[in-house]
Amino acid sequence: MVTDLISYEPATGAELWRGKTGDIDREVSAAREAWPRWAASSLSERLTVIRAVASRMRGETEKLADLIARETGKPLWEARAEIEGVIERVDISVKAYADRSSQRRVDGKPGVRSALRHKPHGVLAVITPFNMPVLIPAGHIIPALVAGNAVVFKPSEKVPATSQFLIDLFHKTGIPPGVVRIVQGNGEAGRKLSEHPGIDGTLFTGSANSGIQLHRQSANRPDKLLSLEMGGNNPIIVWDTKDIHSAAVLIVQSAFLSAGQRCTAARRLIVKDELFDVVVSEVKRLADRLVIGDPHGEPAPFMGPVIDNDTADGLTESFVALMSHGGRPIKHMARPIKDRPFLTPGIIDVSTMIERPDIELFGPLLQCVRVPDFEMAIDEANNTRFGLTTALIGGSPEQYNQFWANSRAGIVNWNAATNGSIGQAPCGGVGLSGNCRPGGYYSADQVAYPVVSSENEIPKGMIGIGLKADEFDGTSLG
Ligand SMILES: NC(=O)C1=CN([C@@H]2O[C@H](COP(=O)(O)OP(=O)(O)OC[C@H]3O[C@@H](n4cnc5c(N)ncnc54)[C@H](O)[C@@H]3O)[C@@H](O)[C@H]2O)C=CC1
Ligand SMILES: O=C(O)CCC(=O)N[C@@H](CCC(=O)O)C(=O)O
Repeated sequence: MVTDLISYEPATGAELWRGKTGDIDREVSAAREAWPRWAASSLSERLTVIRAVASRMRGETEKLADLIARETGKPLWEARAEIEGVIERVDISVKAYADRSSQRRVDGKPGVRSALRHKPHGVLAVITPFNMPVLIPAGHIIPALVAGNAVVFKPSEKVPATSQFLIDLFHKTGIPPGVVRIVQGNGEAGRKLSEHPGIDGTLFTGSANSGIQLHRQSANRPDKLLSLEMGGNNPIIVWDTKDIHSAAVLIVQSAFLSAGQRCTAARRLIVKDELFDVVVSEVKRLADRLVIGDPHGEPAPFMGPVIDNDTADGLTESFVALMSHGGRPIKHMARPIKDRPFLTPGIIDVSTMIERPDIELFGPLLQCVRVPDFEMAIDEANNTRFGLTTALIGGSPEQYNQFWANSRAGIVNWNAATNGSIGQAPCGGVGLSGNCRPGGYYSADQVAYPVVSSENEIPKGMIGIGLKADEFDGTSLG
């Protein structure tokens, strides 16, 4: 059923976009019709139009950055950085395809010639979250197109304007309209799209809750690709270090960049007992100074609002719930503007809480835990069902080796923030963070499947299995 969809600017509450939800059957059949021709086109033909996406996007950076900032509330500088990430993603996807999916000869037994090639899956659903409304969709769509798939894109219902802009831009660069379709709608639309018989697989990024639902929904279709990139409850450990200020800068960046709305954001700060007070008070001092404001404001804010009022309400309620279960507030999470979803970062000491909830609180909320020894720090870091990213600040090279070996996460950093992953590398996690189908550079692996072919110009079989030699022109056994 087609209904209205509206998006509002979080910073001002103004209506930004109004349109209709999509017709899934119509969009899937358009993609199915366009796919065979796209798949049969040469790689260089496909790359010509895909590369044009990068140059067109560069030309439209300011317009698009303004739209992203309005629709998500993230500062303009961050919106521009996200667009730069998309532009880079084109070259990265081309290289990744060449490295991981190119055609090559497989040397087998003497006299046997085999070739390894990769085929696109067909028509893929791409279902994405609100927080990076161009980079995350492009991170799925571009590799999928390079490999020869068609795509039906179901963006987050919270960012329809930016998503429509992105798809219009793809079409303007010469990607055939049928090859990339968009269906606006909510989670139910995502469900219907992924279950549609005309869809060969789903590339999903979003919360663990939605990922689990998708997994259940697809239980009777093991033949369909399901790539899940989900959230995290990411730890950051501070161990022996003399540079408390630099440690605190990394913690603030990890926890509060994008108002904490990154899958890779640090949610749990784990600190050696003796350093706890000094580290936490420096983190608080820096957090007190962060500029929080309108995404277009001057001076540029460090962070804008969270995505909407319901999200802000949920986060302040979670802060209160942590307090009522024994958490000791270090910096209260506040709503400086009534009725708008700006939040000041919340910091809370949860060391004495008996049961700490292992959930992703997707906003600027940092929970701190003090621990007596390094083994307990690692145990505490791993004390989660998620496993996306983790970082150690300080410690010796031996301790980093131990941390690396014993950490259960897809991104393990030393003296670096938990966020800001590198596009040239895989980005993904284990546990409830993903089903080991990472994005980033490894997206190439999700969008094509390997096909091996033994190829001879004349029929070649085996002899010596009861057949006379003159009946077969083939290699002999052994
Ligand atoms: N691992 C990663 O690389 C990343 C993960 N995320 C995660 O995304 C979340 C934040 O984004 P949100 O938009 O709030 O996520 P969300 O899970 O609410 O929505 C994501 C997408 O899934 C759709 N959806 C919801 N239920 C569905 C269902 N049953 N079947 C099919 N589609 C469904 C939504 O409409 C939306 O398009 C956080 O949990 C964050 O950690 C965000 C960015 C990157
Ligand atoms: O590879 C991608 O598609 C995204 C890479 C990226 O920028 N990751 C971000 C977090 C993504 C998020 O939370 O949405 C990062 O590492 O900070």
